[in-house]
Amino acid sequence: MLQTRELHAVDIMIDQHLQQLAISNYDYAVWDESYEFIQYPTRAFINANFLDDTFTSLKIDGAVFVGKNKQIQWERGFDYIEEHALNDELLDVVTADIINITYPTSSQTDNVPQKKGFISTRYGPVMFASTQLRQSDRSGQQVGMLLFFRKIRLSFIDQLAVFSQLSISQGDINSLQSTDHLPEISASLVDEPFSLTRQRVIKDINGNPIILLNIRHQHNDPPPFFSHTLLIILIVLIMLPFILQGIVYFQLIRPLTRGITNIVHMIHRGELSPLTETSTIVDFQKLITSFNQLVSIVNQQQQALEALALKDGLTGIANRRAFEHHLSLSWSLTQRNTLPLAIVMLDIDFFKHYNDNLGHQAGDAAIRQVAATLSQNLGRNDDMVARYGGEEFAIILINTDIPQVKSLMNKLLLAVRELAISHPQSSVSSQLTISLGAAVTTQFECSSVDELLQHADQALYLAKSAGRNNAMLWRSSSP
Ligand SMILES: Nc1nc2c(ncn2[C@@H]2O[C@H](COP(=O)(O)OP(=O)(O)OP(=O)(O)O)[C@@H](O)[C@H]2O)c(=O)[nH]1
Repeated sequence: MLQTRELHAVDIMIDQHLQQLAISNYDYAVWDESYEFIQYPTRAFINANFLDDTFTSLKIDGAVFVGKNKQIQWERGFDYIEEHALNDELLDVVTADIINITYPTSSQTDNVPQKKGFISTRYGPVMFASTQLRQSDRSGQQVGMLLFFRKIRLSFIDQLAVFSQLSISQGDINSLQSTDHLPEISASLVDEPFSLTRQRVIKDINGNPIILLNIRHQHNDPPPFFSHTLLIILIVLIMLPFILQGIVYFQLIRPLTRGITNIVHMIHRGELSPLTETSTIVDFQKLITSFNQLVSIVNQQQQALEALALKDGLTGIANRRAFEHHLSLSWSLTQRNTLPLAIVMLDIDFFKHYNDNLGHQAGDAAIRQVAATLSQNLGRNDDMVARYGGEEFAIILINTDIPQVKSLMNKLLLAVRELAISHPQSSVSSQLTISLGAAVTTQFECSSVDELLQHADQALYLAKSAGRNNAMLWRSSSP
């Protein structure tokens, strides 16, 4: 970009030189006195208008009036820098070369033919401007032309360098091969590789290179690749805070906020569950994993505690708390589905005597044996036996009708007897026995579960009263 501008500056400077020469040339060519001079030459006109100072002020090295048929009417060469007359022979050569190319052919009256540019002469490259002679009002026939030329000097090259701030030197145009197609000053840099040095040519009016310029750029114009990279770096630098903010938000703050919200919900619900958040931040992921492991441990412990809280410590079967919970659920279930619900209460006979006689530890062992026997003799998954308290047990039976309850009670009576636990102090048997009382209800016999329980207790009382080692069933009409 910068290099393009620098080359453009060189181009503008060359054009300015040409333009300035062309304007001077036009002023002198389209002028009544010049028009008259070509037809009626006088010494006075030359003496008045083409003095040494004229060459200096116009910055020209030669002025030539060319008449019809390309005949030189008057000419003068004067090196306006070194301020001496040009060799006439040399002047003729230069002039002849230029005239051949620049003599105007058009005779239009509305437009004054003019040519300007560079031309290669046997003397060397020169800058020229030629204008058809006309009257001041631009009228008149074709009577000839006025030619100005200026030598291409080192100072011209220097001016280009100063104006464009480039280092420019003139190369040897003769060193160029015919195959070298060096571009002109203004040629685009787009297809050229980046370089600080390049060669450019100034072409003559026929399009042939006549001045070779070796150009060295002063500014280290970065190659496009670097510009893109710089641009990307700048964009990244601008975006970096947003990117970091996004990473921190999505990887840390959002999972953290959600995690905290979930933990608060867990606290409100009173139960722990694993966090589902994940994070690519290793430490934060470790924290989540550790928390989930903690949740798993706490949940397992809680389940164990809950199980313990519902179990009887001596026998391992359900305790009274579990019994009451299960009874409540069973009541709801059977009421909703109009199913029979039965409670069997049972008690070891004369257990005080057993303890007193055989000791408390033997009593514990007997209770454990009875509990195990009861559990083993309950057939269904829904059935439940619990230690109701002391040497008393309770059984819940869902969807079990009266004959089935009776059958089960007899089975349990027999099973405990078959344990053959010696009970010397029992007045009903030499072995440990139990008494059972049951109550069975469907939808209407009992208004509440407490009432059903009470009836089962009454039935047990009746069994005890009837001598023990037997089973009684409460009925809605007659117990
Ligand atoms: N070894 C032991 N004895 C217990 C346990 N729980 C209660 N007992 C005893 O069981 C006995 C119950 O006595 P009672 O309520 O008078 O009843 P019982 O002697 O069995 O007489 P009936 O029930 O009328 O046949 C008490 O002596 C309690 O100490 C226990 O966990 N282990």
